[in-house]
Amino acid sequence: MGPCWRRAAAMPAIGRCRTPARRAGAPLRRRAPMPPVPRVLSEGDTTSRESGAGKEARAVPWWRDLTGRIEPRLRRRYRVGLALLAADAGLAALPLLTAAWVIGQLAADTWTSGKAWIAAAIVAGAFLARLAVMPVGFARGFEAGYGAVAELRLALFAHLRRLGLGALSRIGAASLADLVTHRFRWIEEEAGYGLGRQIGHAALVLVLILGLASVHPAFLAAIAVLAGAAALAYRRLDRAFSRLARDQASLVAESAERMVEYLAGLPVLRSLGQVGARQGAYRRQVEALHAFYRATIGTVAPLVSATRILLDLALLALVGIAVTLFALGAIGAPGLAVALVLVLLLLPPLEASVGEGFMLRLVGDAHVRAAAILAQPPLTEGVETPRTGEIRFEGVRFGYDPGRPVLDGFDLVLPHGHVTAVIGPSGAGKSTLLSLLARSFDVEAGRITIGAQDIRAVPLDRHLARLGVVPQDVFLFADTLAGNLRIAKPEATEAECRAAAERACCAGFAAHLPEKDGTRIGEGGRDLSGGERQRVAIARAMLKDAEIVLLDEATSALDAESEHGVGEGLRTLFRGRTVVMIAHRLQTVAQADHIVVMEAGRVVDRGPPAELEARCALYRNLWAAYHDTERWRLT
Ligand SMILES: Nc1ncnc2c1ncn2[C@@H]1O[C@H](COP(=O)(O)OP(=O)(O)OP(=O)(O)O)[C@@H](O)[C@H]1O
Repeated sequence: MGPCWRRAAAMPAIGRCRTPARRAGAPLRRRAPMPPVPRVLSEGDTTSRESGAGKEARAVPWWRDLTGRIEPRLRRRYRVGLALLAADAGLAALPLLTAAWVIGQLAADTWTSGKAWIAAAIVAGAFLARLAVMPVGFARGFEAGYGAVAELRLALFAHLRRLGLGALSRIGAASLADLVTHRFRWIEEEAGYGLGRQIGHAALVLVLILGLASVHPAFLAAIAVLAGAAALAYRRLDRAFSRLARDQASLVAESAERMVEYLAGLPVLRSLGQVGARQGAYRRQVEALHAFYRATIGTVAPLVSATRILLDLALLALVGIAVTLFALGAIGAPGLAVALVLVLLLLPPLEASVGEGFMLRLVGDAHVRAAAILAQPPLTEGVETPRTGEIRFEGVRFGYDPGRPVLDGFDLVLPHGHVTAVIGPSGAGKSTLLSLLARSFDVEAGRITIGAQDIRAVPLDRHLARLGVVPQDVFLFADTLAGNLRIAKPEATEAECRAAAERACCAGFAAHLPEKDGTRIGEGGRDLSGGERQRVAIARAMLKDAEIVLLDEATSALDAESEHGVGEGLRTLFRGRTVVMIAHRLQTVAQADHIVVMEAGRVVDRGPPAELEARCALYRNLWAAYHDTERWRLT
């Protein structure tokens, strides 16, 4: 078995992956499915291309899509590289073709010393030419493969930036990581080397067939029949193999998701003394993958062997035809000798070609996965210049799950330049309002406007640029404090960063870090407490100095002293801006001009605190519950 065969056989699974898992009583737990891949994408090697604000899926073979992505200069080099790799495969076979010629000459008794020199020159020439051709073809193939995949990665990341959170969560972090590391590596390798070799195998097979046809045209007819039968068998194998590639990719991605989830939740599990609890989900996933491999090995191995046997039988049939033609006197002894050698020479490139074909199928599948992500519709965006003014939710409908709207026919006005607090029981839809405003998701019906302009009418980047968001869960990058602040305003000076940090009361804890401001805080901000992370997020909003500020439980993790300190900074931040804040600690919302009371996706009441106190029962209940909680804490 050549290396490609081994690689192909190591990717088992002809047949359906779910059967063994079900039989083992372990149904596969799947993520919410990705929206269906457009038909053109799912049926083969296809891709999508950017076109203005949207994408359109087009049926483009993966190699053509990749070639289209690289710069023209590299594209030319790539084509030359592929041609050289193909030529190399031909050159490797030249000595063997020469041997066929020599045998023919010997059998015809026309062999001379002059011909011996010619044969020697051809063999030596092929060897020397390979020394020149192979390294260049190899280098250019890989150069283009890596270049094209680099472009694909960039396109993917640029596209992810423009997707809503719903689409992002359906893709899944671990499965994306599997795609861009593991599967893209196949593309990188095969786009250059594998494809070139495949072209070479095809060219060589063609030359050998033409050679056989020149011995006697009957070979051509026989090969046409055999090729038809082989194409049918290969089609079946290829379909099964492509199903395997898809199922295996899903299972690997799913088990990676479970592992990532387990790692992320480990602190919680430890705190609950339940470290072993969620292992079950991961174990089931691994068992499903194992069962999938076991069940498919039994199918793949015979199929791979059957393909080998079919090839051997086809070649045997050609040998039989050669002998029959000789017996019938249609060809002489030299013709028979040449035909037999040419038939034997057919085996290695055909065998290598089938194995390489499997790898190229996996590459095609990886490309289809990338194309499916690229085909996900991005958030709509227009080109209008953003306006300022009041924020309006007009007849908004939105839900995270189909058929379960969180907001339906929702109307709300948030006055320009004022602080509005949104309060309400858990699950009322408060955070959803902010998510929609920050365009993490798009509304299903209705619209959100700022200054009477639909927020979808302006470029996404420009819309986000006017928002300063302090989220509930603060994510910090593995960078210094200043580095983390500069994410909000890359051009900020040292002095501006320091001022924002001071106003958000970050200076105190920064002074205690091992290298002060220069300390790298861990990925996700794990070296900081919840309250410290919140202060960094507030400092970011201060540094960004945006015209609209959205705060979702922005001070929930701060102690009373820090909240008091940050409060002063927040009051400065709020001045003259449109602010929407969500807070469970009602004391925090006391500084708001207006309060919106929400329940179950509806606005129950709205107005200044004093008016709500007088007329809104839910508002009074929330206050009463809040006071109870405070008393309970003191007790
Ligand atoms: N990502 C999500 N996927 C599915 N459902 C969600 C998601 N986020 C929120 N929900 C659901 O939407 C509804 C509104 O949630 P939302 O977070 O907006 O409420 P909230 O008023 O902010 O609640 P809380 O005060 O507890 O944060 C809830 O029923 C919640 O379960």
